[in-house]
Amino acid sequence: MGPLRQRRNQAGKMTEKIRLSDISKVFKLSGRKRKAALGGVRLSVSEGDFVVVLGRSGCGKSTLLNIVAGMVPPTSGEVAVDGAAVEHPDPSRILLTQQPMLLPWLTVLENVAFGCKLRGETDHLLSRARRWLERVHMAGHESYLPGELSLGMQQRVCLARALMGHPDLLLMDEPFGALDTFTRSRLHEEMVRIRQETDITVVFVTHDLDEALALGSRVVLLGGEPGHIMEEYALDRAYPRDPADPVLREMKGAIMERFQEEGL
Ligand SMILES: Nc1ncnc2c1ncn2[C@@H]1O[C@H](COP(=O)(O)OP(=O)(O)OP(=O)(O)O)[C@@H](O)[C@H]1O
Repeated sequence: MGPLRQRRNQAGKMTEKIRLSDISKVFKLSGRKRKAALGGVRLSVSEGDFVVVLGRSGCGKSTLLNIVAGMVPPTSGEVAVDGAAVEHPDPSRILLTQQPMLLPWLTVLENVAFGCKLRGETDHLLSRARRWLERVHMAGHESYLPGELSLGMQQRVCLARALMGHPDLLLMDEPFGALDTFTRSRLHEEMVRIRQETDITVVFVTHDLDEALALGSRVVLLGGEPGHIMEEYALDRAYPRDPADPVLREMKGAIMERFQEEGL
């Protein structure tokens, strides 16, 4: 597999894509109750990184992604993408949520082509959409309506639509949770390939340690109350990754131990 395509500036340093500075998020609940979901989150993500945020259910992973996407404002702290403060959603930052969101009256092919059509990027529109459907292993379903597909299939159509727009930042919230093991592992391979062919930066949320080790160039553990970054691991291993690789096995053991220490 080819080299990682992280961009460097003239001084040879990685270009920073995302900076989270002391992010906290407190939700107001019913009555006078409050829920502190995140506290003191600091993270710097380089361009071309594939950062996996790993943590137990409810530790604040989705909240963190929503903040980076500009869907939810932090209670305090700052989030910047490409050096500019994030204040609202932007088409250059695509958020893929756990719940696939497709237009129910359009076919699969039309859904994939929809964003590019709206932006007037109509050259070879349908053949490009077909190609992306092939890459997410959905060829043959072009004329289906979303309601005729399983959740996992709808999720793959959402991924094709996202990639068709060539986003430079992809925020993925447990996107492959509804998929069977075989489809999931094929999509892992495809994600790795896409990342190597482009300069895309990915922040990928999961609670599956094996998925984190298969995909991440960095694994970030989120935990505690309120949620904060407890540990970061650099994962400089070639793709495709072999789960029997002694380095990965050692890291898996270390991460599990860290989770147990913290009672996560
Ligand atoms: N809109 C909201 N209003 C109130 N509380 C919320 C809201 N969104 C999230 N929370 C709370 O914030 C905490 C973190 O939620 P979040 O969805 O970010 O966790 P998560 O790690 O993504 O969980 P999961 O893995 O189960 O999806 C939870 O305790 C949740 O109940």
